[in-house]
Amino acid sequence: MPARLSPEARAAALAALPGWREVEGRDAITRNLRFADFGAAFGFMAQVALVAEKMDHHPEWFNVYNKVDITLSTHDAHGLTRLDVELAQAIERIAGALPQASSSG
Ligand SMILES: C[C@H](O)[C@H](O)[C@H]1CNC2=NC(N)=NC(=O)C2=N1
Repeated sequence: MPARLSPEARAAALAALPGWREVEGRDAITRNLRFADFGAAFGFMAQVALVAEKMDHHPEWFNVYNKVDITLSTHDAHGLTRLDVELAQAIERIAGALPQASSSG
């Protein structure tokens, strides 16, 4: 299991991940996404699920219709590790390929 990120590594990672922010009171990062409709949201989730399974690193997420709220943290390390950054980067690649994906605050 990778080590938790240092404050410097965490700041650098977040600076390179616009739209992601730290969760208050927890060592985790989060992003809220909005899609055109449920089909687009679920298609996005299916693509992320394949990457997550390959990485053996899984998101915490919540979906209602076209909204997907994602939180990333490494449970085994009780905090943020490079795996969360790598999964967030993969999520950005997948969402970026969907023209209707946008931040929903
Ligand atoms: C046994 C299995 O490798 C572990 O439980 C993996 C699965 N997916 C995981 N996902 C996340 N987010 N954190 C983990 O610590 C984690 N551990």
